[in-house]
Amino acid sequence: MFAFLNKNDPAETTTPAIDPQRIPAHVAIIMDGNGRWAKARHLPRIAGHKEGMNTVKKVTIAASDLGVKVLTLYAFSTENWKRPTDEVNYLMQLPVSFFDTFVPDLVKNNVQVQVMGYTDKLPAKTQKAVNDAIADTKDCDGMILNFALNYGSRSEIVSGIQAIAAQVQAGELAVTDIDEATVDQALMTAPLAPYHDPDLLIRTSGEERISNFLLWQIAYSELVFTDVKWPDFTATTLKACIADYQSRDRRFGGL
Ligand SMILES: Cc1cc(N2CCCCCC2)n2ncc(-c3ccc(F)cc3)c2n1
Repeated sequence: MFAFLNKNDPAETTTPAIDPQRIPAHVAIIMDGNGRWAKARHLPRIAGHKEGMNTVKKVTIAASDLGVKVLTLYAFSTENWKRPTDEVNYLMQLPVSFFDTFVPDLVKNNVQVQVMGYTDKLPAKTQKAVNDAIADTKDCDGMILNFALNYGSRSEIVSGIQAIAAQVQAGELAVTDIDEATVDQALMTAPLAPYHDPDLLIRTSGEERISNFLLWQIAYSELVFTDVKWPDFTATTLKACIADYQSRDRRFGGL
């Protein structure tokens, strides 16, 4: 169920063979290791975040070219507000920088931007950049680039339960009619249907935790952990993760 790709793995030093007919429709990535990447180079943490944003651009195009239908990237969690103020301020301007430089490339590659999270709590400039990019790419019908921004899975689930309870209270839904599809439709990933659940979840930098990310949605996801730090993650690393995914025998709970 779990796999750990390390930098000594031959698969990561050569371009792995992958079956273009079995590309995971939805790939989600916990982009970890940016601070450690910077520390190893005696650079400030924000240098790791800046390089990490460049990796977002490269991996977005690589995933689109491979035929991935949805790429979900965990950019900022509800817990990240606890970081030092200067780091949070820097992180909050990254979506602005990203779109200032990358929207033409997104449109050229027919990539549609979506964002999930409590975006109303973000600084006004960040919200504007996000809303402008969503508007600028709304007619793109290729890969969906879905950023999780000020997102937390447990909060998402609580918000979904509140919405379902409100429907029952309003007489719009019977308790006995609540099923898994009801929950799917109440979560922030609903707009990604029919690809709301990740087929493959990747976490970089050697950590083997889920960290409050897509807890409901990853029920049957394949999990791949690589010790490659996000700033060092490349199209070849992505292909190695997908090759590992393709080597699995997914049973969805069956025999
Ligand atoms: C907060 C944050 C941090 C952030 N990092 C770079 C990637 C590594 C993880 C942490 C730092 N990146 N990279 C891209 C975005 C982004 C988010 C939303 C959006 F609509 C467009 C771009 C981003 N946002």
